[in-house]
This record gives sequence, structure tokens and C-alpha cells, in this order.
Amino acid sequence: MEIIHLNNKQPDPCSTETKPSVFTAGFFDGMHVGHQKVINEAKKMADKKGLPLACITFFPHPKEILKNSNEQFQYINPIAEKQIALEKLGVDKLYIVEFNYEFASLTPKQFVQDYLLVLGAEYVVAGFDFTYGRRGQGNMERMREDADQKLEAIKVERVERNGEKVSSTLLREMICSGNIEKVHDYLDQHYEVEGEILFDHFDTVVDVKDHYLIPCSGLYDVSVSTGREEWQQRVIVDQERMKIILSRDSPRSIKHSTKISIKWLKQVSTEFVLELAQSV
Ligand SMILES: Cc1cc2nc3c(=O)[nH]c(=O)nc-3n(C[C@H](O)[C@H](O)[C@H](O)COP(=O)(O)O)c2cc1C
Ligand SMILES: Nc1ncnc2c1ncn2[C@@H]1O[C@H](COP(=O)(O)OP(=O)(O)OP(=O)(O)O)[C@@H](O)[C@H]1O
Repeated sequence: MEIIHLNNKQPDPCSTETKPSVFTAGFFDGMHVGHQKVINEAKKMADKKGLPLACITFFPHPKEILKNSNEQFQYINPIAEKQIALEKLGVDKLYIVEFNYEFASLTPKQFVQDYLLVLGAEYVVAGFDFTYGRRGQGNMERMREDADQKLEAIKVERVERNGEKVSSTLLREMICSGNIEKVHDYLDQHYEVEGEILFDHFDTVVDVKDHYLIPCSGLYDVSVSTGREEWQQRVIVDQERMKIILSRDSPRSIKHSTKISIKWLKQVSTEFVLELAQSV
């Protein structure tokens, strides 16, 4: 998959690089079953029309730029994870637009004309609630008109679980509240984070990479993988000290700096006693 960063410059209408394509659009944090449906539908359309599949996404998240509080925006996954997931789902070309005030102030029509059409979009497949342009005023109903009928806008119906829309916002709430068992149904896989082992006094601690979300403090059953070995064990999450502590009886292959991934299986308790960390 080719990755193109569009930072502070609009795509060049004279570029010979752009090909007629099927596009999909959105932020796609967490790549939940709603996102997967959108990209699968876009891929089907691309195959049917014999066109490449492109995706236009943004970074940072619009809410991080346009927020009016100092509270830090929490991502479910870093952008590298999103890239891997998009490639697996069949995206050929990924445009990452830097989301800043200037970009946010484009009118819906400017975005469609100066980005989507210039980049070669002939079909745009996005979710029923995809919005674009200043104050998020553009939507799938008006996209064809914004394009002067030069593209087709295909809306993907709402994907639900338990009667509610599957969304990144809902997933963030579930992960943060430790409701980790339920997450599988929304991601179609366990929530997974990557990190590195650090030996800190008596504790075996996981230093989780930036832009992952960590569940609330408590005891959890997880599956740990080094890539070569995978095993299940119990961990303590101590949000106050920003630590995930593994028991000492983890396999010997774990050394300081070993890179691991953790799949969150279930919350065992919201209570834990730090002194018991070694005996978890
Ligand atoms: C050109 C452009 C301008 C935007 N301007 C705003 C804005 O002024 N206010 C806002 O809340 N969101 C704005 N957005 C964000 C969109 O409403 C939406 O969140 C974003 O396109 C991601 O879509 P998704 O949330 O459906 O994934 C803008 C998006 C685009 C593409
Ligand atoms: N449940 C869903 N069903 C169908 N399409 C969806 C669903 N959730 C998101 N989409 C679509 O996926 C793309 C990316 O959406 P976005 O990143 O805003 O997801 P979200 O889960 O709604 O996020 P947030 O909760 O942060 O608003 C958009 O085209 C959006 O319309």
C-alpha cells in the first residue's frame, strides 16, 4: 500500500500520479466492525469497477484540534496500526491529510472538488454518518452535488451491536471502563496493544507504545505474545502509576526490552493490592 502525506498543501491537479479510483473516507480509529463493513464495501466496488481502492484519512483527530478543553484526546490505536489494518482490507493507496485549522475551514464543496476529485475519486464509499467540510456540514446525501455530479457517493448502512451504533467513542468507553470482554464483539477480535518489557525493581512492567488506550485499574486476564511464544496470564493495571505489571513467572524468554503484544481477554477484578504483584 502506498502512503501519501498531504501536509499543508492541496493535491496538485496537474499531477500525473492520480488515477481514477474508488475512495473511502473517515478517521477509522480502532477499525471496528462498522469500519470494516465500509472498507469491505469499498473494496467490492473497486473490484467490480476494476479500479484501485484509495482511502483518505486525517491526523490528528479533528476532535484533538477543534476541542475547547485541555483534556488530551485518547486514541484507541496509533496510526501505524490503522495503516496495517487498511492494507489487510485491500486499500491500495492511503492519503493522510494533516488536520489543522486551515483544512477544517474548507467548505464541503472545496473538499470534494480540491481533494476527492483532484485525487481521482469516481466513487466514494463511506458510512451513513460520514461528514466533511467546515463545521462538518457535508454529508453523503450532498456529496454528488458538491462534485457537480462528477462522482457517485455510496452510503454504507449503520452497523449495530446490542441495538446501538458501533463507534470508536463507544469502544473508548468500553476499554476505559474495563469492559474488555465485550470489546471482541465490536472489533471481531480481542483488543491488542504493543509495548516493551521493562524490569523495574521487583516488577516486570510493560511500557505501552503511545496512542493505545489502557483499561482502568484492576486485574485482567490477558494473552501475551513475543511473536515466537504466546501464553495467558494475569496482569495488574495501575493507572495511577501508569503501569501494567506482569507476574514474575512469565516465560524466561522475556528480557528487558523484549517487544510484546497484549490481547485483553477479561477483567477479573477492579481491586488489586500492589504488594501482591509478584504473586499474581
Ligand atoms: C475539509 C474538512 C473540514 C472539516 N471541518 C470540520 C469542522 O469545522 N468542525 C468539525 O467538528 N469537524 C470538521 N471536520 C471533521 C468531519 O466532520 C469528520 O469528523 C471527519 O471528516 C472524519 O469523518 P468521520 O468522523 O466520519 O470519520 C472536517 C472534515 C473535513 C474533511
Ligand atoms: N457503525 C457504523 N456503521 C457504518 N458505518 C460506520 C459506522 N461507524 C463508522 N462508520 C463509518 O466509518 C468511517 C469512519 O468513521 P469514524 O472514524 O467517524 O467512526 P466512528 O466510530 O463513528 O468514530 P467516532 O465515535 O469517533 O465518531 C465513516 O465513513 C463512518 O461513516
